[in-house]
Amino acid sequence: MNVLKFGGTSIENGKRIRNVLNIIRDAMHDGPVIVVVSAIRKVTDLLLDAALTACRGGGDYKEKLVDIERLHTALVEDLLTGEKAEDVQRYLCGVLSELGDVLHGVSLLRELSEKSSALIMSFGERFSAYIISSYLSQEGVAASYVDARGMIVTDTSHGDARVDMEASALQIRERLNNADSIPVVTGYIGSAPDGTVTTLGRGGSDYTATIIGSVLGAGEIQIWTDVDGFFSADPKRVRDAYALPFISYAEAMELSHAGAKVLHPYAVHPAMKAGIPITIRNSMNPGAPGTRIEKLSSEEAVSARPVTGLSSISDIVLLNISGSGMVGVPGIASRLFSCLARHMINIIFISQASSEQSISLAINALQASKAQMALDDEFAVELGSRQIESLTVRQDISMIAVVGKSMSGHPGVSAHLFETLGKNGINVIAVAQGANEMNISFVIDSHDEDKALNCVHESFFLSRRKVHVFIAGTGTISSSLIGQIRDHHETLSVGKNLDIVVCGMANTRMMALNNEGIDLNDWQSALQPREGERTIGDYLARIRSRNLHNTIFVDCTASADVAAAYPELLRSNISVVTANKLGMAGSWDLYETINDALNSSNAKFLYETNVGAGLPIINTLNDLRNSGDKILKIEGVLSGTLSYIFNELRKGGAFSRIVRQARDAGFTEPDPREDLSGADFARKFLILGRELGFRINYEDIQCESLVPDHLMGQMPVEEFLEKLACVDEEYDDMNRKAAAEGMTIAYAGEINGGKAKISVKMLPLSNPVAGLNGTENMVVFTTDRYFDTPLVVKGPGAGGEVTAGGVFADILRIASYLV
Ligand SMILES: NC(=O)C1=CN([C@@H]2O[C@H](COP(=O)(O)OP(=O)(O)OC[C@H]3O[C@@H](n4cnc5c(N)ncnc54)[C@H](O)[C@@H]3O)[C@@H](O)[C@H]2O)C=CC1
Ligand SMILES: N[C@@H](CC=O)C(=O)O
Ligand code: NA
Repeated sequence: MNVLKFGGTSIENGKRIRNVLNIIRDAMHDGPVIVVVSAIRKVTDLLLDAALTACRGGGDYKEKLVDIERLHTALVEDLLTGEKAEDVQRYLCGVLSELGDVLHGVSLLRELSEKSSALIMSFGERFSAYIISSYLSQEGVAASYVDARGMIVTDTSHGDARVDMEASALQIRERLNNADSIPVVTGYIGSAPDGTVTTLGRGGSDYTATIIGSVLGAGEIQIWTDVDGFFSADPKRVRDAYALPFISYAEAMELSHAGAKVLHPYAVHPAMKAGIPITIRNSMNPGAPGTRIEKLSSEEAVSARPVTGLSSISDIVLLNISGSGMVGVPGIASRLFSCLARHMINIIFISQASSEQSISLAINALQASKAQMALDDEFAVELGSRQIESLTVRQDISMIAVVGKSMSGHPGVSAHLFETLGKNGINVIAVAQGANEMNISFVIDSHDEDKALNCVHESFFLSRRKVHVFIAGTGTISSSLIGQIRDHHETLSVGKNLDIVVCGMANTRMMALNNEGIDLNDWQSALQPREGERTIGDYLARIRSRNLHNTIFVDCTASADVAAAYPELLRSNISVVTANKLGMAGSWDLYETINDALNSSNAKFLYETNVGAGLPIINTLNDLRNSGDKILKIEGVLSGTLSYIFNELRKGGAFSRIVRQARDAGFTEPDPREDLSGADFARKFLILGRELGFRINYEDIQCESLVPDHLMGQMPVEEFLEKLACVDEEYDDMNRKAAAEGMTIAYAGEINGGKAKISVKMLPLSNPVAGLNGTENMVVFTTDRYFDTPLVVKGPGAGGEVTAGGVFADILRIASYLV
């Protein structure tokens, strides 16, 4: 025999009830069937609403009553014909008038006790079970209506009653053993020994099903619902959550107690005691295997991942009672718990540190003020004498439970959990782990709940690890970067289980945002004109409000405003990768603020492409310094544009035309005067000088400008490039003269003892700089270890692809730290 329980959504309308008939027919092939049903979807809420409306007095509740009547009558009309239809209509009529009488009574008294509330709520299951049993019979499946008030015996806590298993078992056996038709039982309801109606708490029909199944020794208890099974996390919050094929009773119990709404928390216990498997099935997708909840062999448990699933409870508050006077005083905890129990306040979470100075408890937010008042009263004396210093309630709190049978005896699980939360800047307020080691619960601000669920879900390999990338700038470097991420996405996904999700892009006019990822094959069309403020502040506010885990901001602009936002980003625990030099080469103040923010945050900040584009220059310098080498001198060429110009001049050609070529190829800064004036090169030296530990500013770098004075200023780039032809002859002469002397001209510089100088130089052709090609940069490190033969890093130092490659590598470095 199997018990099949159908939830409210599975019987929501005629079509779904016909579908239920098919499921029942199929199940009948495997032996006798007992059906348990919830109320039709929305009916319980309507009943509650009617009760509350009635309690305010007057006749407004009658409208709700009409809604309830309509909803059921429509079902009868859809499903039943002839005598059956008439019979059910008669039943409905009678029972609805009984319900009307009760509501009338409530409205007269303006009083809604738990007892009358339970009675009112019981009508939902009575309607649905009656309609469904009649429909089954009409379709040739012999069925009979069974009112559980005659079977499930409970105590007198009417709204959330405890079941008397022994008394109920007797009744269940008597009523259901050897039934010659399929019993269709009302879920959720029972009755107290005095005959009053009780309910088993919201979602209690699951419990009815497992009680009946366990008493009668069912082969299986099937919970038919509207999802594919017990998920690894709430799929509404964690998009990648999936239906677990099987979990142990204990895990299901922990997860449903901690908020997983798929199964009533009490429902597992009877099945577990009787050793009967519970399966969670989707009535809308009966082909899906669902989740099997059963006793797992220790082998299965060991081979499984340490974490099976997560769940969370949002609407809670944290009560904290603390005081040095509590230390070593027996009885405080006992009084605390007894007081809450007396006031029927359920404790969801408990944590006390061994110093005994404070106890934290999480309870339902609705009970917060009741708890506060009760405890203020209970501990009035201790509060007065300051033995207890404070009794506080912290609002807007969520509890997350990380559950897994295999966590027990598996070291490192909690370390990994808290590391993941820490890297994402999620503050853990309190923690509890029971000695069964299969549930670690922690309390955080509600604001971080989704973020925590998602990063923890990924970090325990329950889904692919994601990094959320927001890009500023959509020019040369960004375009190459987006192409590289798109082309390499699959390899990273398969090879490294890493999903780089580009969730945002913005330039000064357009913006695209999508938490699930912008389509990188067509990102240009995703960009929409920016609404509201077109500032970096607005973009950042949108990024922050998304509060996604593993977020990296990528700056591919040349904007000082964007660079000025790094400290704020880092403080919000958002990592930054930047190709923009205006942060690390900005004012000393900004430089220090960035470093301070970095030190106080768990976020990362990488800027390798600030110097020599993708070439490993900053990393090399830091490796040398961190490993104890002393850097004596840095020389070389650090402008891709200027390198390109002089390398091309050597071959012959007009200066201004070559500058234009460099710009068209994407080597120059957005404004090529930044390159020609030496400013861009100077910034790179400034960054290297600061990396070396010198407190220097831009003004400290001596640098020769190649821009004629009269062409500096606000002139548009195009006009500047046209007017630049005025220097063509001068460079042509200079170049010819140098060649005649077996020399070449180049733009190079050196940093020596905190002093940096960059200028046009005449160099012999034998000088390595004379051998550079294209945009090649060259950096020569003379150090204690690399003294006789200096260390040289050389290669293309500008251009979309190489720079984007460097930015991408920095993103991946941060990703490997984060995930
Ligand atoms: N081109 C190269 O070879 C290299 C460039 N870089 C750096 O990369 C950065 C970008 O260079 P490119 O892509 O060549 O420049 P680009 O001019 O092609 O692109 C700059 C982008 O930034 C956007 N932008 C400017 N201000 C903004 C703001 N406040 N908010 C949002 N977007 C803004 C622009 O609309 C444009 O889309 C620069 O800082 C440059 O120094 C670094 C290494 C090499
Ligand atoms: N415009 C820069 C690009 C790299 O930083 C250069 O020419 O070097
Ligand atoms: Na670099």
